[in-house]
Amino acid sequence: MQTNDAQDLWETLRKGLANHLPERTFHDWIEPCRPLSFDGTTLLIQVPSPSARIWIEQQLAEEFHDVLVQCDLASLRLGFMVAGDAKTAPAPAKGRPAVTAPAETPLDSPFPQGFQRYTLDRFVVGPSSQLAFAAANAVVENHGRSNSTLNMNPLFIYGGSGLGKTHLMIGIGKGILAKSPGVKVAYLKVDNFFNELTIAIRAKNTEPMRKKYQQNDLLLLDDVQTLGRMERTQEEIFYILEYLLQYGKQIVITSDKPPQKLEGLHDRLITRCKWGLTADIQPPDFETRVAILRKKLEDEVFKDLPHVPEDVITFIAHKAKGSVRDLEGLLTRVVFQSSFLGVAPSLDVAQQAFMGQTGSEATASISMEKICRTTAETYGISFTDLMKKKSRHQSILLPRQVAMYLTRELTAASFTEIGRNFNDMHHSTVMNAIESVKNRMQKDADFHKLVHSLLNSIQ
Ligand SMILES: Nc1ncnc2c1ncn2[C@@H]1O[C@H](COP(=O)(O)OP(=O)(O)OP(=O)(O)O)[C@@H](O)[C@H]1O
Repeated sequence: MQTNDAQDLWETLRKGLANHLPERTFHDWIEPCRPLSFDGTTLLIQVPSPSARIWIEQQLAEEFHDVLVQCDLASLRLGFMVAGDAKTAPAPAKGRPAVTAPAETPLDSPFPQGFQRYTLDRFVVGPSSQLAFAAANAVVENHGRSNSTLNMNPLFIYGGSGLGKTHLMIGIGKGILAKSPGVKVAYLKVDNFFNELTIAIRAKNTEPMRKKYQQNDLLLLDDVQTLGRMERTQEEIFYILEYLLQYGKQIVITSDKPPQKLEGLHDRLITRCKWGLTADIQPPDFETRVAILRKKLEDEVFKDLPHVPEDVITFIAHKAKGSVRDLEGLLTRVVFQSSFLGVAPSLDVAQQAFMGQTGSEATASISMEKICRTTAETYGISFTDLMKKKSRHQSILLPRQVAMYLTRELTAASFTEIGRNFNDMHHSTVMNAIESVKNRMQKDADFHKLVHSLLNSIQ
């Protein structure tokens, strides 16, 4: 294919990422990337260094996926190549592959390509995830059997953010597809469904979309907690679930809360969610965290990097006690930092990564609360009004928009997470708020100065 294709695709992706990522993340990681080639399937992107490749592949996979879906490029595969290797590649050399191999994901795979590692055999099971893991395996095992005694439809998995719900869900999909390759599977994130539906509603044509999802044998519905305020989306999802359940098709749902605690959901939808089996996942204990880190280090991207010693693994497992995403994030930072500094991973490097001596780590430790309190103080309003008051008055609206912008700049929080923090605001409202701050900053020098001084004072 022509270089132009690669450039056009990259331009589309770049624009999407610019809207989706915090400005600083975009500037640090995306700006230095260059499109290399497009072979009709894979867009090959050059990254400036091995450490950048680690970061992009490990920390930004979900963001790339969301943008691909939003840009209607869900089937596009991405490969990342380190700058110096460009003369000898694209064919991966023996030993360390210079290009991310998307080979594990077949072209017509229903799963996002960033989720290659999400298989049941790569899920490390501990006491806190035993039930959910057993249920996931049982769903795979019993799929297609008519004589199953236990009703596991839908399987509803809930638990805090980053604890492995999506991993298990995709693992179920892959397990069922491995057993019965002809099965039709759809993976659906509620936010993406909302966007797709909005376009369909604008075109006054929602029927094809409903049909598209009703024809599946397995529906994986991710993050239903965001459904609360989406009246029309709820309605569409209800009809799809109802139809699939009626025809005995398997549904797997994930959420950060159990069905009965899902706010804003219609009773009939809650009832459907509770119909089958509900299983929770809690944060892993220390031994499981160590096992997860060891498993993670088996990933392709870590294979030819210097060995991470046992004391470093133990250190990370002690420090990152909450979500597995944070645990993996700290490991990535340690490996990234070692690679960046050209030294082997050690306790010193781990300590540095943890203490936040790099820009990205320092920002990660800033809490949303601190950002919001400082913003409220600067604007002379109360913290509670900033967070909760349902007011469209400029005196509340503007500081709130600024706080959202700062949160996006200074933390790794997604639009959805930011919205949750502000009285469960919808992610599209958050996106608009941030956009409006950016626009105003461009036009109004004083406002630009104020936001920047806030940014500096919080860091
Ligand atoms: N028990 C586990 N074993 C191995 N990897 C895990 C485990 N739990 C989580 N992970 C990894 O942690 C990361 C986050 O997991 P995942 O995206 O599934 O979380 P989640 O619960 O769906 O989060 P969210 O609610 O924010 O969407 C993934 O890289 C996943 O592979």
